[in-house]
Amino acid sequence: MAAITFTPTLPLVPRKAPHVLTIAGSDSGGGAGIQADLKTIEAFGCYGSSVLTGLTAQNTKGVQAVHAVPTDFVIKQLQSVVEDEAPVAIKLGMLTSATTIRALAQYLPTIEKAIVVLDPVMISTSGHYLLPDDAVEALDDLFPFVTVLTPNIPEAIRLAGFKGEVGGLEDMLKLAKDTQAKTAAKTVLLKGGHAVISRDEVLRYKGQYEIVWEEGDDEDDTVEVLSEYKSLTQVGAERDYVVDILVTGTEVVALFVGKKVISSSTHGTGCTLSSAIASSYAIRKGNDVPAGGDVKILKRAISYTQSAIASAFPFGHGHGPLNHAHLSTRRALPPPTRHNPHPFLTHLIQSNLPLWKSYVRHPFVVQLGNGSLPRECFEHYIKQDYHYLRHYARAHALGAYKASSFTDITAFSEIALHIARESEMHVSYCAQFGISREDLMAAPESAPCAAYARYVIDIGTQGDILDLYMAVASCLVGYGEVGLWLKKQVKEEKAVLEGNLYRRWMEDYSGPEFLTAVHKGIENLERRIAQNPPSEEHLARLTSIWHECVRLESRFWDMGLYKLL
Ligand SMILES: Cc1ncc(COP(=O)(O)O)c(N)n1
Repeated sequence: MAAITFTPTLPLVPRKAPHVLTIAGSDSGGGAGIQADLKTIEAFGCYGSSVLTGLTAQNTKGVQAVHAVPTDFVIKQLQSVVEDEAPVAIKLGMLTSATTIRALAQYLPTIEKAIVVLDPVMISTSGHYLLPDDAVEALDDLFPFVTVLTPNIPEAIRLAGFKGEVGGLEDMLKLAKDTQAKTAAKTVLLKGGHAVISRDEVLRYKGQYEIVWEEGDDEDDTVEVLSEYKSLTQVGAERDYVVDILVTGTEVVALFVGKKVISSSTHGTGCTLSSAIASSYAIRKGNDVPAGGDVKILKRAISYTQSAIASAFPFGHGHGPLNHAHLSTRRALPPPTRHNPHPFLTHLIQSNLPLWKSYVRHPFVVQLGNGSLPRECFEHYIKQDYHYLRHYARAHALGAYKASSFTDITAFSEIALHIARESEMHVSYCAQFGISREDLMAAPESAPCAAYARYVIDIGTQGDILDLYMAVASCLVGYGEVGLWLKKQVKEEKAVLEGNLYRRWMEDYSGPEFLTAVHKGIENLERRIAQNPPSEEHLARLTSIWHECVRLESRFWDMGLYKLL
C-alpha cells in the first residue's frame, strides 16, 4: 500500500488563540446558548471552551423543555477546563438554578484575572422563563465578580427593582444607572433593543455623553443622495434608532446608536453580544481593563452582532438565528439589503468622506445657494460646463461604441442624447446671462475642464465598461447630491430661491427629471455590482477612479470660484 503523505502548502505558524470560556445552556436549535457562544468566540479568532448548566429542547419556535445539569457536575466541568488552561475571559449565560449560581460565585474568584461578562438571561425571545425567581435573587452573589453586565430593558427592570415605565431615553438612562447602583457591576451595558428612540432624542445628549454612531450614521455624515433614495425604499420604522447605554462606575460613559433593523432573525442576540464582548476583551492588546469602560472594545462587539443580524439567512419557522460567520464569508462589499439598498455607493462615498464633502459642499455651491456667488464666477463656470458636457456626451458615445450588449448600447446612447438636449438647455439658460451660443463656443477651454475630460475619456479608452460607468458616475451622483442639499438648505433658510440669480440652476438639479436620471444611474451601478461582486482588487480600482473624478469635480468648482483658465 502506498504511503499517504501530507505536505502542507503553507507553513503552519502556531498562534496562541485567547481562551474564552462560556458557562451557559445548550440550545438544541443551534441559535442561542452555548452554540451561539462558541460560533461567536471562533469568529473572533479565540479558542472557545464550554461548561453546560442546562440542556434545552429548543428550536426557532420556542423552548419545549429544560433539563438542568446537576450543580456538582457543572463545577466538575469547570474544574476540568480551568485546571488545564485558565481562560482570559468568561461569558456567563443561562445559569439554570440558584444552587449553580451560588456554586459559581464561590468558584469564580479562584480563577485569576479573567474578564467576566454576565448576560442575565431570564426569558427567551419566545417568552419561555429560563431562570426561576430564586435564581434571579442568587445573582446578587455573582455581581461582585462581574466585569460587564449586559441586561436588556426587562431584565434591568427586574434587577434594579425599577418602578415605573421605561418610555424614552431619559428613563433608560435612569434605569442603566439604577442597575449599576443595585448590582455594583464594574460596567453595565443596558441593551436598548426593546425601545425605539428618535434621532432628535439622541441628539439632546450630544456633548453630555460620548455618542458612538453606527458607521456612516453620524449627523455630520449625512449624504442626501443616499438618504433620499433610502427613503424611497425603506419603511418609516427603520429610520428609528436603538440605543445601548454604557455605564462605568456610577457614570454614563457612552451611548451606542444604530438604526433599528427590522428582522425576525434575532434568536440568540443577547448570547452573541455577550460572547462577542468577552472575545473582544480577550483579543485586546494589553491585559488591563481600561478605566472608564472601553468604548472601542464594546463597539467592536456591538458592530459584529449588528452585522450578524443584518446578514442572517432564513432558518426554521420562528425567530431565526444570526449569521455568526459573516466575518469570514464577508465579500469585498456587502450585498444590498432592505436596510442598505446601495452598498456600493455607500462604500464609494464613505471610503473618503472628506474628499466627497470637499466636492458636494464646496464654497462655490454654498455661495450659489445663498446667492452671494459673483456673477462672473458663475458665467465662467457655466461656459466651461458647456465644454464639459460635450466631452461628457463623447464619453457616453464611447461607452456605446465599446459596449457589447444592446442594453448597454441603448443605455449609453440614450444618455448621450439626453446630454445633447441638456446642452441646448444650457444655451437658452446662458441667454439670460447675456451669453450667446457663439460666446459659449468661442470660450477657451480651461485646464481643469480639459484635465477632467481627458481623464474620463482615458479611462473609457483604456478600461472596461464598468470603469467607464465609474468615471461618469461622480458627476451624475454629485450634482444630484448638490441639488438635494441646496433644496434642504432652502427649507432650513440657509439658502434662498427668491430673487436668487441661480434659482433655475438650483431647481433643475433638484427637479424630478434630473433626480430620476441620478436614481437610474445609481440603480444601474448597484445592479451591476450585485450581479458580479468585485474582488478586493477590482473594488480598489473602481474606488480609485471614483476618487480621482471626485477630486477633479472639486477642481472644477475651484476653477469657477477663482476664474482659473
Ligand atoms: C440555552 C439558551 N440560552 C439563552 C437563550 C436566550 O436567547 P434568546 O433571548 O434569543 O431566546 C435561550 N433561548 N436559550
